[in-house]
Amino acid sequence: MPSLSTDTTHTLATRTIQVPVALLALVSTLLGLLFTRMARRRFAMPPGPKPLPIIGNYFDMPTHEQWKTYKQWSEHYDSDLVHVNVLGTDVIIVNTVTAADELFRRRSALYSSRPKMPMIRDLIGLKWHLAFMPHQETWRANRKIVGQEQSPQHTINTRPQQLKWTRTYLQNLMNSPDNFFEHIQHLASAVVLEDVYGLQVKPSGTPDPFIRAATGAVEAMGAAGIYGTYLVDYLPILKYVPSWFPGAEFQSAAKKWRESTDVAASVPFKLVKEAMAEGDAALSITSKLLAKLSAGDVAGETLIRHTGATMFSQGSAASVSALRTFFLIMVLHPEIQAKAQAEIDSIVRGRLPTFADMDALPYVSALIKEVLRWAPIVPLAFPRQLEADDMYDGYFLPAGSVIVPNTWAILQDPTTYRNPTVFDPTRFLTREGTLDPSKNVDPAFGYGRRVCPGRSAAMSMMYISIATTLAAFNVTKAVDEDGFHIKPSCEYTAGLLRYAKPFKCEIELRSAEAEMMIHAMND
Ligand code: HEM
Repeated sequence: MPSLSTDTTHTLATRTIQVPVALLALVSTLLGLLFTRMARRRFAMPPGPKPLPIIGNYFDMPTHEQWKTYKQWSEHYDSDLVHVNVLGTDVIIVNTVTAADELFRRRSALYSSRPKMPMIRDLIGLKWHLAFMPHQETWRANRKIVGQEQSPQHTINTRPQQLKWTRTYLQNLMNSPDNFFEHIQHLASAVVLEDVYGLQVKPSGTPDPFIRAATGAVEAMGAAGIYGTYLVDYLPILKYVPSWFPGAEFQSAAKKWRESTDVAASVPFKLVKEAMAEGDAALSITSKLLAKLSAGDVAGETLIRHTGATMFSQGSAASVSALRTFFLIMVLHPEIQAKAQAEIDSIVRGRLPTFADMDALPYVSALIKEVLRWAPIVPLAFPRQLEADDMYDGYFLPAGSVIVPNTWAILQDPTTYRNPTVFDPTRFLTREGTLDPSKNVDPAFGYGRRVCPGRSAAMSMMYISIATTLAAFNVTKAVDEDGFHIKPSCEYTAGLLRYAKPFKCEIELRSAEAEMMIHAMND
């Protein structure tokens, strides 16, 4: 009789072990399903519009400014959480700060993952972006690097770069004020491209391949980042449908965006590597991290490439939205602009504000917080996926549910923010005019383990650009050919990241001295 080789013995033994393991897995899966069914029957899910058979609430789902409908549902059902089921996927919307704090912070082990989202991850190719990674080892490794490289200390270390690019931005505003949207984008991308890769953007108004790639990646995130915008999120099988198939236009859209995301993920990184090989790479986050790698560490290189692309694309995005809103508010509320300028003029004379003045300008800081509250850049924070069955306030929340944080509803809650639709920086101040430590705008940056790691860099850039703009310029309504003032439409783009749509305004130097102060900045 042929003897069994060690390998075969091992295989047989493994199989013998695997049979009970498989049975155990099957039984526990069935028990899990049974429990879920029983729990669904025993405990109600959070309230929400009545679903139809099979398609569930597909036709109830809003497609524009979803956050407003979700808030109305939350008020209508008098519930922090609202539940809908779309084509078999449970979606739970979190509408209050109490629920957000409980679920995302206290129960962060269960609520920190992301749903699969095949449109954004597989078709557009943003798998490398930290924000769309599930709560697993790869996310931890990426998050550690981004957290380290965007720390408050790193932000302080890079202040000279922020000042340098702010001066360029102010000069751009002076030279071609009508192109202020371009100058804002140029500022955000220039700072982050130099910080992450040591590369320089082209002058504002000149086509720049890096800005184009970063804005393309951000556009893709904006368009596909809200869960369920594309049907393929609910029915992942659709990702295999070819682009010529009727109704599969999403494939062509994804292909177009993929070009930008691929460039953002690879080209600047490649340039740094080439420059390092030639010995003339500028100091940057990427060159510093690559220099520490041992030769042949492919996984380490991928990690550096992905985190760099995440910081570059994300860093080029959000503060742009905040700055657009800032200009819009200055046009709409001259009295708020005058108050902020009066504060700056009382503290800073004969020069523009610097980082050292920040604590002495509480009204300016409050104004920035109010910009983030009044027009949240991410009104529905990036979606989460619940990792195990859970209960909240007597409601059953099944594992696998997509959890949507409604930040807009939270920042518009009148119990936290009185008269929430009114733009009022003083809500963040004490009676004495100092910043009130009990009032914050933290939800604007997300929640728990997935909270925005770039918030210190973002706050720093917003402060220096807004304080210096206010010190040097007056922003007023544009005037049409007949001499009438033009009121901006106050329209915003739809999507995960929200931007004020283009509008006209007058941006003029406050005095001849302001021009000299811009040229003298950080000399
Ligand atoms: C005003 C500016 C900014 C705002 C309002 C903002 C807001 C947010 C929000 C709401 C999230 C989702 C958090 C969640 O899932 O709970 C987020 C995630 C993220 N932000 Fe920001 N952000 C800003 C600037 C930046 C900057 C400058 C960077 C540069 C590195 C950055 C990098 C990221 C990353 C990498 C994530 C994903 C984190 C993760 O999933 O673990 N953000 N941000």
